[in-house]
Amino acid sequence: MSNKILNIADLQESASNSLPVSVRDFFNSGATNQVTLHDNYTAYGKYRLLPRVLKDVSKVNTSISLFGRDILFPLCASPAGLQVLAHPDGELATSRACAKTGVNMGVSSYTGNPVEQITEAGNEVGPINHVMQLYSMNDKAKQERIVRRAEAAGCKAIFLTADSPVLGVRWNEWRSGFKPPPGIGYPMYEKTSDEIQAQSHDDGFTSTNSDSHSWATEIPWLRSITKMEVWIKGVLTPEDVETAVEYGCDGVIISNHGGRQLDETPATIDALPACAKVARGRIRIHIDGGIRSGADIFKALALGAECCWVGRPVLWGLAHGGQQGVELMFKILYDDFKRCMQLTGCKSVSEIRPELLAIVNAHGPLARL
Ligand SMILES: Cc1cc2nc3c(=O)[nH]c(=O)nc-3n(C[C@H](O)[C@H](O)[C@H](O)COP(=O)(O)O)c2cc1C
Ligand SMILES: CC(C)CC(=O)C(=O)O
Repeated sequence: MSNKILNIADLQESASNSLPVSVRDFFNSGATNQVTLHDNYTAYGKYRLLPRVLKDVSKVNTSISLFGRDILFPLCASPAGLQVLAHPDGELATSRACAKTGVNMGVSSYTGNPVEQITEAGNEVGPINHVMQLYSMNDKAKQERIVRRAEAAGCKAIFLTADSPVLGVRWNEWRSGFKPPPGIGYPMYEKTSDEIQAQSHDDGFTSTNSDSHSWATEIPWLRSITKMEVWIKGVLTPEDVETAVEYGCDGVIISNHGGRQLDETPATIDALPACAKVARGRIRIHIDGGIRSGADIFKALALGAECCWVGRPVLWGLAHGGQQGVELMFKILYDDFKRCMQLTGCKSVSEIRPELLAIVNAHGPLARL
């Protein structure tokens, strides 16, 4: 592996150069006009850091506790499907890299490897917790089998992805006729390669997953079939945070699916403050979308997130160098986050507060939060 990979943009470039164009575009693109994809990154730029100086930062504790165990720092791997397109080891490599790093992993229901093998691969390397991502499905018996397999494999939570009753408008996938190459199945959906090849990617999603889902049909049912925590992935408004509290959910992930679903939704960092405000400690708030630096993680925590997740950086790490590439991605972000804590004068994650941020004001001085 090149030693010139110093940041996530370097990793993106290396990965993008090595992937077939249709896979590169499937990974990197967003929906429609790419507005939200772009906003997710750039919205972080409106905040500035206000360091406190002359602090002893010789010993910095970057860890947080998640699912009953300390993780190295507040960043985990978002569930992203089809990781075998980035590297033959796919999700197995991601699981090993997360375990080696000391962070947790989300397993997509569109994984190319079964959840049992993914958790086992990680557990062989070190302590790790997994969560199972789930879509609402038409075939409830099959959906239940995914939940039960995930629980038996040791997953700690279900991340019910709520932003995808249908797939977003993905012109790149439609133009390229994107679908996984023959030989790849969806073992959690119990779908063979032949079945996948017989349909377009979009039709495959629509015919399997449910656009008639609701809070009332999904949440009590999930609660009745599993003891795992139930989180909602894809929340962007305080109203939906409140509903998640009413339904007794354990957490929400403020997410717009990396800009891949409804375009022109707000950047997640812009949606976060109002969501964190209504949560008031009643429900856990995590975030993903556009996080590419230690400062981004710092800003998300200062604005009320407990933990961040990254999707594409995992895929770029995999494409760059399999397990080692994902480890490199986490190392870059860990080193960057730790330095950001030191340079802002924070000895522990609990010291990361809104007072350490200011907002850029085009018409005058920086505004304090
Ligand atoms: C190629 C790809 C596949 C994805 N697959 C899933 C999926 O199967 N389920 C899901 O809930 N989210 C999926 N996501 C969304 C991620 O979980 C996450 O929300 C998003 O990637 C975060 O944004 P980021 O890529 O800017 O970090 C996928 C994202 C990408 C890029
Ligand atoms: C395999 C896909 C349906 C996964 C997904 O959710 C996405 O592409 O955003």
